[in-house]
Amino acid sequence: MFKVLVSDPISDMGIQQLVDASDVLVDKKTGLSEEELIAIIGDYDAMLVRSQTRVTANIMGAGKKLKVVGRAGVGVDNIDLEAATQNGIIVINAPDGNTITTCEHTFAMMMALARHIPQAYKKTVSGTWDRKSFLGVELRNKTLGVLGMGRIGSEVAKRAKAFGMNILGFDPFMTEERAEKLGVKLGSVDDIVRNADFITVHTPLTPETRHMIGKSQFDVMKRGMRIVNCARGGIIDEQALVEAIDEGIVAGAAFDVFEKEPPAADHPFLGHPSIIVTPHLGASTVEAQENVAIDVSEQVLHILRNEPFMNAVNMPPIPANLQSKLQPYFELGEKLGSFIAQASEGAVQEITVQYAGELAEVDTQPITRYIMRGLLSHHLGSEQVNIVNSMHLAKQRDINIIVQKSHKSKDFTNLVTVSLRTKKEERSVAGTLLTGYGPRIVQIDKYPVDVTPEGNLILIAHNDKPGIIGSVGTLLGNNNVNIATMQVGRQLEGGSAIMVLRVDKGTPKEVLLQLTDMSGLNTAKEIILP
Ligand SMILES: NC(=O)C1=CN([C@@H]2O[C@H](COP(=O)(O)OP(=O)(O)OC[C@H]3O[C@@H](n4cnc5c(N)ncnc54)[C@H](O)[C@@H]3O)[C@@H](O)[C@H]2O)C=CC1
Ligand SMILES: O=C(O)C(=O)COP(=O)(O)O
Repeated sequence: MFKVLVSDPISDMGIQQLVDASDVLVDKKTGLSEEELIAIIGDYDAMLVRSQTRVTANIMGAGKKLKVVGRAGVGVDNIDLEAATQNGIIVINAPDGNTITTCEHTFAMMMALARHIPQAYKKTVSGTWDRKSFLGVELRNKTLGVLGMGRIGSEVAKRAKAFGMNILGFDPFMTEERAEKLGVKLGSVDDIVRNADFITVHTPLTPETRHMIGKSQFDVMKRGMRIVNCARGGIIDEQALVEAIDEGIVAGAAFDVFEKEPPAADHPFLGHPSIIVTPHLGASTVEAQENVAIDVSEQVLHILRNEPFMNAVNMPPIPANLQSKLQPYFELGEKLGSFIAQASEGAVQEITVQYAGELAEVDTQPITRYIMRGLLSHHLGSEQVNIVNSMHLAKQRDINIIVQKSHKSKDFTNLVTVSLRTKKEERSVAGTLLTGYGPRIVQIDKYPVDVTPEGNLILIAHNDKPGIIGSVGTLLGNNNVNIATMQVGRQLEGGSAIMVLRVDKGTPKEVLLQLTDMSGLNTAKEIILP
């Protein structure tokens, strides 16, 4: 039974599929401190959060069973991604479910700002009928600067068009073609800052975007401009903004997010006549909350059940159209990695993965992650290594990973070759998928073979001479080790050769030693594959 902890208020309807799943137990415990979470997280396989819970390195470290942290929303700045990767915990988010809702909130804020709605409301309900103090401005014909033209920024731009605004956008990933389609003129941050009547920011908070609007930007802005932040506190320098308002540069600001949430009671925005605020409500609609909770619950279920999943934040995504093509190679890759780790001796220094054939045309990084998982699991234990941290663990250990691709594959549609260099030796294993038969090892070092990579194998290096196969069979038989299949590979008659035996159960160490002592036999290694 998988245990899932929901530690922030998340839509009940959205997590219903988790509650209904017969293999999942859901616990809702919101508002816990870091210490309280550390005390209980060891029981859980998954954790669902919004932006309140700070998922720290200490929580991840204590989450011995934790496989996934699911963020029911977009921003993952409350989750220590580095620690997640180190601990092999997958972090996923729900990137699409709250786009429209947050875009609409941005628009609500922009209009409220243009027409002083919160201030006018406050005065009216307090009994003062004041029609003079709240002269607003139209949006029509104004220039809206959009910093960050991703999902939300693009939707804001579309709606701003309908209001007759001219849009000036900046995003490092926005192409001219897409900008043209959206009716957006592309400009630099400086163009936007100098020319916009309204600015709205829709980037994540990164070292690059932190205070991307600060004193030097405010100093060159149009007098009377207005600014909105429904993305992340800290993109706009709060202190510099208050000064720019006081100097008469900025006419008003609308903020949904703060550098520190909740803001201190004496935060200069609170009660400022020209600044309107909401308490991080951008994603707070019934629809968005259901959407993000449904999306994240679905992916968490996939992860817990070891099924293909989407929206991982701490590993590169697998495009949907490639998932089914790559999927069968994950098992093959893991087996090849495990095989070569067990076959070789000495500390691993370098791994070369060669993808030949059709695979050369696609992004094979996910397969490499599985190869590394198989390879490192042998030394570090399968509990420690997974596809999230396998590359990271290799890097930590200074293992050099070289990936090579070739469109040509002589005998197979696709061939994956894993070569490993240790302090002592260089070994390689190659595998393919045979239609209707599944994974096959087709080459070990320089010897062609045909081995189904599963179960208990014995890999023997020997000299090709009469009688050796019989002697191996007799010795194993005498020790009650039953041979299921046998493969022999050699390059030249009478030269060096290998033998791969599949046996019905584990081979005792002393039997392996006796094999190694046989004349004409060089090494005998047990290899166990899942
Ligand atoms: N207030 C709220 O409740 C909510 C806030 N958000 C926040 O809104 C922001 C945007 O979300 P989405 O549009 O879904 O994300 P997104 O990932 O689709 O878009 C972000 C865009 O920012 C761009 N960007 C990154 N660095 C930049 C830079 N230096 N200058 C200009 N552009 C840059 C990226 O290229 C990307 O296109 C995020 O910070 C997210 O956390 C999202 C949902 C709700
Ligand atoms: O999705 C996001 O990035 C948000 O900021 C929404 O945060 P929330 O889930 O409302 O705490």
